[in-house]
Amino acid sequence: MLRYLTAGESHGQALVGILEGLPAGMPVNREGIDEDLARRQQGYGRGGRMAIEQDRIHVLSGLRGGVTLASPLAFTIENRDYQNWQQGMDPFQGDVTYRQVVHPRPGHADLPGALKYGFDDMRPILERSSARETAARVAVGSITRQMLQPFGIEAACHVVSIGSAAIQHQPLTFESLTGAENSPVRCIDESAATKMMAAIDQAKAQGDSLGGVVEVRVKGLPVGLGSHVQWDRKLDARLAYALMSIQAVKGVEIGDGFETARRPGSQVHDEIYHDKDRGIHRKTNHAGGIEGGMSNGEELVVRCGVKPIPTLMQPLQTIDMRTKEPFEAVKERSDTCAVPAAAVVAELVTLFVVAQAFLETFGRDSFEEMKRCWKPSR
Ligand SMILES: Cc1cc2nc3c(=O)[nH]c(=O)nc-3n(C[C@H](O)[C@H](O)[C@H](O)COP(=O)(O)O)c2cc1C
Ligand SMILES: C=C(O[C@@H]1CC(C(=O)O)=C[C@@H](OP(=O)(O)O)[C@H]1O)C(=O)O
Repeated sequence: MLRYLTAGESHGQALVGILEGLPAGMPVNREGIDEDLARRQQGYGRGGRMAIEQDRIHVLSGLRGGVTLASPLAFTIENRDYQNWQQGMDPFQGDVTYRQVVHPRPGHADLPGALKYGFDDMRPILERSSARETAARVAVGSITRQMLQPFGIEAACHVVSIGSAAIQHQPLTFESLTGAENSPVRCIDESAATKMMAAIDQAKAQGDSLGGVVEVRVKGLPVGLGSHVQWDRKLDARLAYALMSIQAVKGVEIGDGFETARRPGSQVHDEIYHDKDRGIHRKTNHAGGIEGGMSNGEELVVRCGVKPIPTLMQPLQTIDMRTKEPFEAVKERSDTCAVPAAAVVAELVTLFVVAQAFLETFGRDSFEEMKRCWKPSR
């Protein structure tokens, strides 16, 4: 089984990941992983932290000469900001009274975390709940991207909306997303991108924050990833679980998602055709590539609703955890909008789930054998 764990505090020494279950003999290219790490760091609306970090993977085990050994692949990603935080974050010498947080931010993990774990100071909660952790998940997903590439499976992402600024509704395909890579907000529609950036500027000037909707598309999926036979094997359910675990994601849709509930069946279900050139195919893809918890051979389309950043420079009302008196929520250095970064995270999290399901159906102990035995049922 392909699985991973991450560790690491946002301002600790490093993020840590252990990825286990890759086939033996699979080439892994460091530059490819670093490219995905850099993509996650980009995006209009980020705060000062991204100017400090330069995320790079440092592999500790599981590879020799750039090839997997089938053993767990362990890695770190350095937190350069640790240099500025060592006084408070050193594992043994750290001063636990350093930069205490006693005014919980509505919308962050601060308050429930503090009550659950019995802290008055919410610094330990903030450190681990921070989306800094998503860098490790991007590294994991990027390695799985390299596993899936030889089988013709590719993923891309883009930003559909930020606040009320949205792309014009149009039928999209994997190919139409290429322009997103060069956009500061990862948006394929230039006029919408301009409006998104203006909305971010306005939110920033008002001490506010913005969320949005991101979309991931995966092409080249074989039929039959996931299964209808058990609840926890359904590909759509597994994607929803994984994507919902991304910090600030509050909704996940597959295909037309919530919109299908408003339309009659004749406008929702994708009719089935066959011809010699294309084999079995559809002319529409409202289902987003999954029926009955299984990939159906069409493009996978998933969308995530990302809520606005909880840290506001014009803070919301809260309490002081020690006195319970009313107070303004803590103002930490923060992003104004992290939707473009969340799109990249969603892309790589999606690829991990796809890779897990792919190995269940097409996996072998060695990568060479996997490629030899690969026979997609289309
Ligand atoms: C890429 C990314 C960057 C984020 N940056 C911030 C930030 O700078 N400040 C902040 O308060 N929240 C930020 N968040 C959101 C919080 O991490 C998130 O809201 C918090 O962990 C609570 O979890 P929940 O929103 O899933 O309930 C970010 C989220 C993502 C995906
Ligand atoms: C560090 C990252 O995102 C961080 C996520 C985050 C949060 O509360 O989630 C808060 C901010 O951290 P800081 O207070 O250090 O500026 C973001 O910068 C990152 O994405 O790599």
